[in-house]
Amino acid sequence: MLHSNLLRLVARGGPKRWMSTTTKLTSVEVNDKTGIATLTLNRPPVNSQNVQLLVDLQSSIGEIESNKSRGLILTSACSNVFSAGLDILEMYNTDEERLRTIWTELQNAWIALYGSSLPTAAAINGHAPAGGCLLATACEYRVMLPKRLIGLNETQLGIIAPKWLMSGFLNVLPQRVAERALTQGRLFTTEEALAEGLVDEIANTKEEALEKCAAFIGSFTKVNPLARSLTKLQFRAENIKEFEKIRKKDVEDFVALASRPEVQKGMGIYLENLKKKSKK
Ligand SMILES: CC/C=C\C/C=C\CCCC/C=C/C(=O)SCCNC(=O)CCNC(=O)[C@H](O)C(C)(C)COP(=O)(O)OP(=O)(O)OC[C@H]1O[C@@H](n2cnc3c(N)ncnc32)[C@H](O)[C@@H]1OP(=O)(O)O
Repeated sequence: MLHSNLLRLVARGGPKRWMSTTTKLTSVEVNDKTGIATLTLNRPPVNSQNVQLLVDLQSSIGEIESNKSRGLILTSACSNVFSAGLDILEMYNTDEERLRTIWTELQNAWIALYGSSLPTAAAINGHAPAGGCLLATACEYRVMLPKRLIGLNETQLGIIAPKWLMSGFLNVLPQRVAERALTQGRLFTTEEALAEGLVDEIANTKEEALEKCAAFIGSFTKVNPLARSLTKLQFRAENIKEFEKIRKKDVEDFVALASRPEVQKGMGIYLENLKKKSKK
C-alpha cells in the first residue's frame, strides 16, 4: 500500500532528477524515489522513426542500463501518437546506403530494447502502428490510452514484416490471432488490444499510464534482479539467436525490397495520402 502510494505520488510530480543526456530526440528522466527511468520519444508531430531517433533511443537505453535504474518506461512526448513507425519520408527517394543505415539502426534499437535485462514497460499514450507497435511489444508490459490504434499494418502497405519484427507481437498474442492480424495488417483499437492481450491495461491519462507502468516495475521489488533478468532472457533467447543469425541478410533483403520501383511508388502514394488526410 505504502509502496503503491509512493509510486502514485512520484508519478504525479514528486522529486525527480533529470539525467545528463546528450541526445536530442529522446530524453531520460530518473525518479529519485523509485529509481525508475522514463524514456520519452520526442520527435513531433508523430515520432516517426528516422535514423537520429533510433540512434538516440539506443543511446538512452544504454544510459539507463549503465545508471543502474530499476526499470525503464517508454513513452512519447507527442500528444496523440506513441510512434507512427518508420519515417517513410526518409525511406522515400533515397539511396541504398541510407536504406541500409535505417534498417540497421531499427534492428539495433529493437535488440537494445527487446534484449534489455531491465524490467521494461510502454506507456502508450497514442497511436502505435508498425514500428510503434514494434517498440511497444519489445517491452514486457503495455498500458494504453483509450480509443487509439496499435498493430503491425505492414501488409496494408504491401510490405512484409520480417520474423524478428513480429517476435514481440508473437510473444503476447496467441499464434492464431497473430497470424490473422498480421496477414490482414490489422490495427487494433485499445479496447480490442486489451481483449486479445496485446496490451495489459488501459489508462485514461498519460500520468495514469506512467503510474501503472511504474507499479508493474515495482512488482519486481522483492525479486532478485539477476534471477529476474536471466529468466526474462531465457524466454527471449531463441528469438534473439534467430535474429542474430539473419540480421546481415535481413538488412540486404530490406534494401532490395525498399529500393524496388513499385515499392518506392507505393511509398510515394502512401505519403501523399497521409498528407492529404492531415490537411483535411
Ligand atoms: C512503407 C515502407 C516500405 C517499404 C519497406 C519494406 C519492408 C520492410 C518492413 C517495414 C517494417 C516497418 C514499417 C514501418 O514502420 S512503415 C510506417 C508505417 N506507419 C504508418 O502506416 C502510420 C502512418 N501514420 C498514420 O497513420 C497517422 O499519422 C497516425 C500515426 C495515426 C497519426 O495521425 P494524426 O495524429 O492524425 O497525424 P497525421 O496523420 O496528420 O500526421 C502528421 C504528419 O506526420 C506525417 N506522418 C505520419 N506518419 C508518418 C510516417 N510514418 N513517416 C513519415 N511521416 C509521417 C504526416 O504525413 C503528416 O505530415 P504533414 O507534413 O502533412 O503534417
